[in-house]
Amino acid sequence: MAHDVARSFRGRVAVVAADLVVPPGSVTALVGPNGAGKTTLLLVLAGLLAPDRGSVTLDGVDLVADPVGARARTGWMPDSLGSWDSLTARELLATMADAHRLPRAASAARVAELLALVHLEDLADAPAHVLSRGQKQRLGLARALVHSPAVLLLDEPASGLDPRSRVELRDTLRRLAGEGVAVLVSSHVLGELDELADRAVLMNGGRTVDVLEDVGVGGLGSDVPGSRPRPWRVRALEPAQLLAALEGRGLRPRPAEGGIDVVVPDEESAARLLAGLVADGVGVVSFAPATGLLEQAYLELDEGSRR
Ligand SMILES: Nc1ncnc2c1ncn2[C@@H]1O[C@H](COP(=O)(O)OP(=O)(O)OP(=O)(O)O)[C@@H](O)[C@H]1O
Repeated sequence: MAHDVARSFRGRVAVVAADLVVPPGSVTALVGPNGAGKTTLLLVLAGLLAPDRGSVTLDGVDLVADPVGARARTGWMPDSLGSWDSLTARELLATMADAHRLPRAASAARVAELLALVHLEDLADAPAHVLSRGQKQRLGLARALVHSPAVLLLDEPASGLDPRSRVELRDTLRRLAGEGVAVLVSSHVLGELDELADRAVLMNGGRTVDVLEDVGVGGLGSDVPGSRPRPWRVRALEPAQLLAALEGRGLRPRPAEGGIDVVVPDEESAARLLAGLVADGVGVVSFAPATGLLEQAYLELDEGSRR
């Protein structure tokens, strides 16, 4: 979808080398610390910011060669609705439908369908400025979907949403992916990405630095339980004894809130470690994964970028 994309702002590098593929039928998460270049890359993909270098293809259409065709295939949900406040939700969606040249008859039905999808029927005829932040986010999603795009780009879509709306957003995006849409979503809410994304592209310092494949719906790695290294948090009656036992096994324990963290390659190793600690007489009182895998990958990125 994007190859070797770069973009600077008056000499300030925002994206320096971004390569990204978002397969149709999948939800790909774009993850990285503040300032990593996620929004800039999304704006380039959405055709709203010209790259200094590189190529972008959306649903098989080259963005430079055919910008109109590429944009017609792409839905864009920015992190805020923007200055559409004087229109009602219904008018805003109808305006978008006109912009995408939907026939009048189809347009009214599509608008009604989208208002139902994002549960804004009751507020459909109120000016958008009376909507709460979460309601505006939902309207932003509806706006991105007006023309049934093959590619959907979302910048921090869950921000401002209450827990129920987040679950609905997740279900909607999963359903769209199930229908074959290529979904790319940036977010800091890593716990939710775990449940939403099939794969994750990690971004740091303007570069796409890693791709985690097959992260699985319903929890990162749920398709391949425990097959990745991750930190486990161990708590024992006598922390000094635990620390010595972990170091004695050649591990690199790190004191953490409520216990000691140690990175273990997979769940089998974790089970062996627990059995070994108990056999050694360490009074283990809790032993569990310390963070989600995506969160762990993110924290490693962030740590790297601060060094
Ligand atoms: N219009 C602009 N003018 C100047 N610098 C910009 C502009 N847009 C982005 N930048 C800079 O480019 C870098 C990447 O910004 P970007 O917003 O793409 O990051 P991000 O990963 O989306 O961050 P966040 O998670 O905080 O939203 C930052 O250093 C930012 O200051």
